Amino acid sequence: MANTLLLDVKQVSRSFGGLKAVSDVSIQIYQGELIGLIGPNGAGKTTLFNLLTGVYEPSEGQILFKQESIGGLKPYKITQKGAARTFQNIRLFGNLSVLDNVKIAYHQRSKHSIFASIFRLPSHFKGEQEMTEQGMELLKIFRLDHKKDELAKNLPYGEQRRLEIARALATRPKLLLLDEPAAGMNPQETQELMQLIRWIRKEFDLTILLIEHDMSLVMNVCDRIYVLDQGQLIAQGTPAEIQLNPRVIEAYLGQEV
Ligand SMILES: Nc1ncnc2c1ncn2[C@@H]1O[C@H](COP(=O)(O)OP(=O)(O)OP(=O)(O)O)[C@@H](O)[C@H]1O
Repeated sequence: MANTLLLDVKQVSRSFGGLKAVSDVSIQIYQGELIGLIGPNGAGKTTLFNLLTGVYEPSEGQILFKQESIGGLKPYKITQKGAARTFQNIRLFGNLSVLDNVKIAYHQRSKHSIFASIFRLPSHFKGEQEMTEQGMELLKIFRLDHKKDELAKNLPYGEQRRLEIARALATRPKLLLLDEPAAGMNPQETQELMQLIRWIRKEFDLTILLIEHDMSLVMNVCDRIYVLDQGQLIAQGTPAEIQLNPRVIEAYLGQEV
């Protein structure tokens, strides 16, 4: 299992004006791995996520997902191909219910026809019912089922973060990209989130790439870690190797590793 290359980022760069936010970065992620992406503020982590999910097009280099080039494809195309993400700044539909937030994600990937929806054909209702059932299953996993009718914006912060992950999972990804999933959580919530991430990885047969500033989370859950600094990849290795890497320590000097 660990030998199938799922994501192959080949010498990818992205410039904004004169600034190389991501510079000649190569990353290989194998199926089933849980990989951390760390680096000081402004290192280029979110830009790399944006390149992987079609928000930006690479200026140079190639991104292969399941051996297919995805660099520059529209975000919804990349979602359909099996890569889903969460955002550093939560992006839920605040005025929709918790359940509808998840159901919308099913719509994104479902092939069930707009024609059937408009004319309210039986297949439309069957599709709706299925989405409700599957959505509730996901909400149960994330312990949000009892809040299904609440507006997303009224959930406490930690629950909004969990709902974002549930919504990403509803698109049935192979690759899940999590941008600071523990941001703003207290230590207990972070601990629970760690266990949940480990569990969904197994249960949904996921490969996960995770940006996170909480080093205890990164060091505890990740198989391997990539470190960016000023757009460049400065280190990669196991958590133990990364913690001892002089270049990483230098990049974080003055910050807690
Ligand atoms: N759309 C853009 N236009 C211009 N500059 C950008 C844009 N997006 C990112 N940058 C710049 O690229 C660099 C990398 O930013 P990025 O947000 O990817 O870093 P990061 O590692 O995610 O940082 P943080 O940990 O603070 O979120 C920064 O200098 C940022 O200002």
